[in-house]
Order: sequence, then structure tokens, then C-alpha cells
Amino acid sequence: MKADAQYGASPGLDDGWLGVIDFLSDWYWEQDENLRFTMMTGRGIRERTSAPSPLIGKLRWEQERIWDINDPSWEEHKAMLHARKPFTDFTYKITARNGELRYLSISGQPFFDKHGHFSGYRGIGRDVTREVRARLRRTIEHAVTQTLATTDSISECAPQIIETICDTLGWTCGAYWEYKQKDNALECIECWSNGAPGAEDFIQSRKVCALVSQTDANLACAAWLKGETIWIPDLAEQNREAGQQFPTSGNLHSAFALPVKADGKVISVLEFYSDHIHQPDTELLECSAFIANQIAQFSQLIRAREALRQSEERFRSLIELSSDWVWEQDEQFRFTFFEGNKGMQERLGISPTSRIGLRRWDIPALNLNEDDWERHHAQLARHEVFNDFIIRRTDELGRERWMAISGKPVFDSNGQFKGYRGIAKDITERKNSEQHIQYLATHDALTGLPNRPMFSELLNQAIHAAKRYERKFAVLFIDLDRFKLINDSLGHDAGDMLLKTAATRLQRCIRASDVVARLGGDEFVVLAQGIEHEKDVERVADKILKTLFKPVALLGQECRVTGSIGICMYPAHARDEQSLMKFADAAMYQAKEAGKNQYRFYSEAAQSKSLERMTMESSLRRAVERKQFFLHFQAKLDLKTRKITGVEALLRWQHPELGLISPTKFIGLAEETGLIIPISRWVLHTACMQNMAWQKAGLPPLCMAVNISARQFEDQHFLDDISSALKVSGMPAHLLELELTESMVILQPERAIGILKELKQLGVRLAIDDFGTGYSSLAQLKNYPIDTLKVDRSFIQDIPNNEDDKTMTRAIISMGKSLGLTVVAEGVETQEQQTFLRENACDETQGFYFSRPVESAGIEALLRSHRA
Ligand SMILES: Nc1nc2c(ncn2[C@@H]2O[C@H](COP(=O)(O)O[C@H]3[C@@H](O)[C@H](n4cnc5c(=O)[nH]c(N)nc54)O[C@@H]3COP(=O)(O)O)[C@@H](O)[C@H]2O)c(=O)[nH]1
Repeated sequence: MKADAQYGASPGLDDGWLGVIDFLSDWYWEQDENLRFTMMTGRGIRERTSAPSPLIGKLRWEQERIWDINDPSWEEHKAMLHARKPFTDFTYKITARNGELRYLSISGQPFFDKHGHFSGYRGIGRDVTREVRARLRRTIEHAVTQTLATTDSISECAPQIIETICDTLGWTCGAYWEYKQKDNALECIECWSNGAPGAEDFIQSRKVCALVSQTDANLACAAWLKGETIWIPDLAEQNREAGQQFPTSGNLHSAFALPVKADGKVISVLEFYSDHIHQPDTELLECSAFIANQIAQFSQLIRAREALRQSEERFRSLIELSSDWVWEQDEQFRFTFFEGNKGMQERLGISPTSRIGLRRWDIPALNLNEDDWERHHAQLARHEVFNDFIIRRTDELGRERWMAISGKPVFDSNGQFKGYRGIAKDITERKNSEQHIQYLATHDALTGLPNRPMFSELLNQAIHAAKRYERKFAVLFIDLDRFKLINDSLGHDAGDMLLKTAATRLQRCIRASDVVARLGGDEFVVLAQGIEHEKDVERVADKILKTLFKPVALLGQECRVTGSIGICMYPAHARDEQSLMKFADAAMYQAKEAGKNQYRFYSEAAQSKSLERMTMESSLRRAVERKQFFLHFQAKLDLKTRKITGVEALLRWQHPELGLISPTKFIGLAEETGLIIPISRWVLHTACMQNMAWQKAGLPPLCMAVNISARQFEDQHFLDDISSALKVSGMPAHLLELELTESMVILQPERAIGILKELKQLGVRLAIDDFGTGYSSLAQLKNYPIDTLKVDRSFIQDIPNNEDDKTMTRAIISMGKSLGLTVVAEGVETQEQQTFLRENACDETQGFYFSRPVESAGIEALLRSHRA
């Protein structure tokens, strides 16, 4: 054992120590005064070199396969030896017999003879390859980690990584290749060399891209394709044996290429060359795997960063384009972040930064009450996603803005709630349009008043509140009396103007808590709240009638319009919407039938009248078609001459079931339905024809008075109808007297004057019927080209008992005559009345006293007998 373990001369150690050394992996050595080895012993040296040791008799640096012999460390070592100084752990590299790189560590101390003369060195040697490699691996791994941590791109740090590996492990040069998918090629991103001979050629050769298919010519491509590390200890031998031609210079011997994989795919390759021969080194391979892994992670990080950057860029460009903004809140729901496009602040009128630190409910909202906020808090507390939470706010410029906010909770990787994140958008325009659409749907476009559906809603609310708080209110159904006439005669623009004026006036008559709505056409409705007694509503109704009657300028003409109002009280008359509206409508018709321009409260009688009216309307239509009308005539007597001056044609309706119907029952309805036009044409034509028939029968020419309805007077064909009746019948125009009412002329005075003048040009006579019941005065009438004034029978009927009526009648007669008019008293039923009228110089009388209205034959007889 001793013999086997020991090379060279007998050692300066006794056998006991040599036995111990033999168990160690170290070895013991001695050198003479010339530093030449004299002996070596120990298991470490036996395993490393052949026997006898080739080193015996040699200097340490005369060993074969020593690396880096020119390294300064050798000079330092030699200097120590010359100085005869002890040394420890001098480490150097050699290529072992099996071609592996080994690290040897030597410690030694000089020894001297008894005279103190230097006799040589003795010491211990140790193979520290494992420790060194481990240290170098740690060094490399640390260096690579450090490098990657402080860089932004692989290309920036690749040279440093290659240099670290080469420097540390004794490789000469290296390259970093990246895979370019579009070219299916590897591109050398970075190269590094220590400047050793042949390295420059290597760098030059890496300046081209290599198709990955070039596995024969390019080591990196071979590694990429294989997906595994390729280690070639000796390129020359490899090329010779395998016939491969990896380009290299004569000085580069070993090579290894290391694929970097991310998600199982090779993304790049690290390639190293050395001017030494390196056998595959497990430690280096493991280290390389670590580095490759680090690079892969770094590449992924870079890609993730780039993806994040691109995503953020996309996010920002979208935000810039979008009207939305992004917000974040912490766990306490305090705003921590706002991001929106540049115009956001200007558009929204808020500076987002001013909201940082606040909670949503710290900023006043105009549309949310406590309950709404409660619900929102609860939703957030449950960490729920919320969508389109609508808030209306006043912005910093005092403008009202609408926002729709959506958000979702944010949790960290441990599932811990971290707050909310979401978007908000300015929906003011949308809201404004919605409100506008809502307004259009609930309001009348012409007048701006609430429309029928809206009124229905408000009425139901009023019913609900009235029920709850035991309140009363009234519904006033208003119909404009002459609207259709004005609309037909002056046109729709004038009609619209009238409706708008009426709407404005109605609004002025009511309190803020009341509602006025337009139901359609000329129908309006008022909801008068807080009504205690009927007289409260009466005041409102009076006010409405007065304000409606005021003159309106329509197309440059002064017109007047009246209204008929039906009133239904809650709860006295009705308690539900339908009944309230129906009963107010019925009461309105009652007001119309009572003579218009007045109001009526609902009564059951009104309701039945309304039904009656509906039946009447359909009968009236049939009456026109079935020619159920005929005329009665009532004679007029000249009080001076006692002659019959003329007759008044009075319409009669012979209803097949109801019998004879008075015009008072259907003229109003005929006016409202427009049926008055064809009926009036018929009356006019028949009266003129009858007049001519009497003449043809030998009777003297008589004046024929025909009642003209308001609607007829305003009809655009009115003048044509008159001309036509005269022409067709052949009756001279001066025999025709048209009886108009005061209101016809007074409500649209200018237009009326124009028509009256045209009528006068035709030659017909004009009379004002029922004088004294309207709003006109004699002073006004003097402007009209009229011939006759018919004093209303209401002044006559109480003569001689009523002094006021007598006074009034005297005044009318006197003033009428002073204007040169023929004054006719209507409804004269008694001799006293006739005497009074004669004594007061009234020109003519008409009434039951002299003659009731009779059929044509009756007049014929009267005329003949009276003449006789
Ligand atoms: N537009 C048209 N209106 C017409 C037409 N025919 C009639 N009428 C109007 O209808 C109202 C009622 O008319 P009528 O029932 O025919 O009543 C007339 C007379 O019968 C009545 N009269 C006449 N003398 C007396 C009397 O002494 N006492 C009394 N109580 N009534 C009397 O007066 C009516 C005539 O009135 P007036 O027209 O004002 O001269 C009535 O308003 C008619 O105008 C028609 O064709 N078109």
C-alpha cells in the first residue's frame, strides 16, 4: 500500500502520517531546493496520474496541460517560492487525463536543514474542481441574475452574460441568437469575445441570419432544432467524425450551444466557443440550464412588459378616443385614480384630481335620495358588480351632467378585497335626448302643455293623494267655442296661434300646483287642486272665461274666442279618472248647449244630455241625407203701415221617431259637427226658391230673412253660396236679408267687415239678430254696413211690466234709428208689447202676437188675407 501510494524519494513524513494521507483524497508532495518534485504520495495523486508520476523531477509549471500558464497568478506564485515563503491554496487549472478540466489547489511550506539552508518545499495538493465549479456556478448565476435585473432588454445584457460565462469558465467567445418567426431564422443579436486569436473570425461569421434549417452549418440552429444543449468538446474531431462543418477557426476547439425555452418553445440560443478543449461539464450544463431558464423568464418578463406597455398604450389611445373615463377606489371606496382623455375635464367640468380621496357619495348627486345611496352601499358591501349606476350632478361650471357608472370589485391574489375599478361615461346628451323624447311623449308639441297621457298620469296621482289626505279637487273640461270656425276660415296657422294663446292664458289662470293640459283639438283640461268649495272652482272658471274672451290678433285681425267649461268635482261627482273626465266632458256639453261661454258643474242630467247628444248627432247626419228638414216662415209687420214687410225662414226637423225637433235642439250640434254648412245651404236655397214661388203665385215681392250661423259665416264658400242661391232661384238680392249675430261680427271684426261689405256689394240686406245679448255696442255696430237691428226678445218679453227692459228697449230703438237702421222687435206676444213698441217708434215687430212661424201655405194665406 505504501509503495503504491508513493512516488519518488522517501518523504519527510513517517509511515503513520503516510498511512493517514492515503485515506484522504488529498496528496502529499515534496520538492527539492530547486523546486523540482522529489516525491508525491496519496490517493488523490494516484487517481490523477499514472505511476510513476510524470511530475517527479519537474517543476510544477512544467506539468503538461496546464491552463493559463501566462496568468499573473503564476508569477505571484513563483515569487512566493523564490522568497521561500509558505503559501496556501494556490489554485490552477489543468486538463485531466480524461480531458476534463480540473482545478487543483496547492499549499506548501519551505523546509530547511539544521544549518538553516533552504532544502525545498513540502505540502498538500487537493483537487478542488467541485468546489471551484460550484463557486463559479454561484458566481455566474449571481452575475447573470444581477445583469438581467438591471437591464431592459436581452440585447443589452447578452454581451455581459456571455462575457461572464466565458471569463468565469474559460471560454473564448459566445453569441446570443434569437428566433425570428417571420423569417424562420435565427438572428445573432449579440456577440462577445475575449479577443483571443480566431475570435474575430467567429464574430464576423455571426453577422448573418441563419435559417433554422441550416443545422449542418450552424451550431445554434442545430441546438434550436434539437431543443437540447449540444456540447462538442473538439470541433475538429467532430467535424471529422460526423462530417459536420460547423464554421470555426483553427484556434477554437470546444463549443456548446444552449437553447433557451419559454413555454416549451425555443426562443433563443446561447452559443459558446473555446480555444481549449472542454469535456462536457455537468456543473456548467446545470449552470447553463439555470441561465437559460433565467433568460427565458426574462424574455417572458420583457414580453409581458411589452404586452403590458402595448396594452397600456392601446388602453390610453382608446381612452383618448373614448368619452369614458376610468376610475379606481380603495377598500374604503375612496377614489385613488382617474384617467380620461384630455377633453374630459373640459367636457365634464370637473377636475378628476379634485375627487381623489373622496367617496362617490361625498359628491352631491341631484337624482339620488338616501334610499338610493343605501342600496348602492349595500351592493358595494356585497362586493357586487354594478352597471350603469346613473348619477346627475352639477359640475364645477354649474352645468348639470348625467353620468353612467359601472364598476367591479378588485381582489388581490389571496382573494382579499382591494376596492373597486370601473368606468364612467358622460350620458348627458343621451339623457337630454331621452328627456326630450319623454317631453315629446308627454307634452303637446304645439302648446307645450302636458298631453292626454301625461294628464292622465297627473290626474291619477292627484286621485291617489286626495284619497290619502282626504282632499278635494276639480277637473275643468274646456272647449273653445268657435275654434273650428276660425281654423277653417283663417287657416291652420291662425288656428295654431289661437290654441297657443289660449294655452298661455289658461296657464296664467291657474296656480303652480294646478295643471293645465291639452287633450287634442280645441279641448283643454284643468286640474284645480286644493279646492274646498264649488265657489273656489267657480272663481277659476270665471277667470278662464274672461281671459279666453280677450281679443287675439290672428293674421293681423282681431278675433275673440269663448270657451265652454264643464266641471267635475272629486270626490263629490266622481272618484276615478274615467268618470271624472267623462262627467266633466258631459258638463262641458251642457255649458255649450246652454249658450256657450259659460261653465256648468256636472249633474246627472248633464250626463244623460250627453248621451242624448250622441244619439242626436248620428240622427242629424242621417237627416241631411234623408231630407228630413223643412222650413217655417214667420211674418214681420210694419208698425206704421201695418203691412207685412217680409218673412223669416225658420228651419224645422221632422224626425221619424221624435217628431218635430226645434232648431234650438240641433243648431248648436250642427255647428259643432260642421253639418250646419250643408243644412244652411239647403235653407238658403229653399228660402229663395220659396220666395220666387210666392211671387210666381202672384203675391207681392217679400223680404226673405235667413238666419246665418257663425260657422256658415266663417266658411270660405259663404259668399259663393249666397250668390249661387240668388242665381239659381232668380230672387233679387235686395229681397234677401241675412240675420247675423253680434258675436259673428264682434269676434273677428276686421274679417267680418270685409265679408259684410262684399255682401252689400251683392245687394243683400244685413240684420243683426238677437241684439243686446252679446258684447257689442251700438257704437261698434255703426262701423258695419247693416240695415236692420233685431231687438232680442228677452227685452220684450217682460214689457210692459219691467221698467228696465222698457228703458233698454227705448234706448236700443232710439240709437238704432239714429244710425239709420230699421229696428225690428222680436218675440212680440202681446198687444201691450206691440203698443209700447209702436209708441216708441219701433219700425217692425215679429212674434206670435201677429204671426207664429207657419208653413209656406200658411204664409201664402196670411199674405192674401192681410192684403185683402
Ligand atoms: N242658423 C240658423 N238658425 C236657425 C234657423 N232656423 C232657426 N234658427 C234659429 O234657431 C233658434 C230657434 O228658432 P225657432 O225655434 O224657430 O224659434 C224662432 C221663433 O219660433 C221664435 N219666436 C218668434 N216669435 C216668438 C214669440 O213671440 N215668442 C217666442 N217665445 N218665440 C218666438 O224665435 C225664433 C226666431 O228667433 P230669431 O232667429 O232670433 O229671429 C233661433 O235662434 C233661430 O235663429 C236656420 O235656418 N238657420
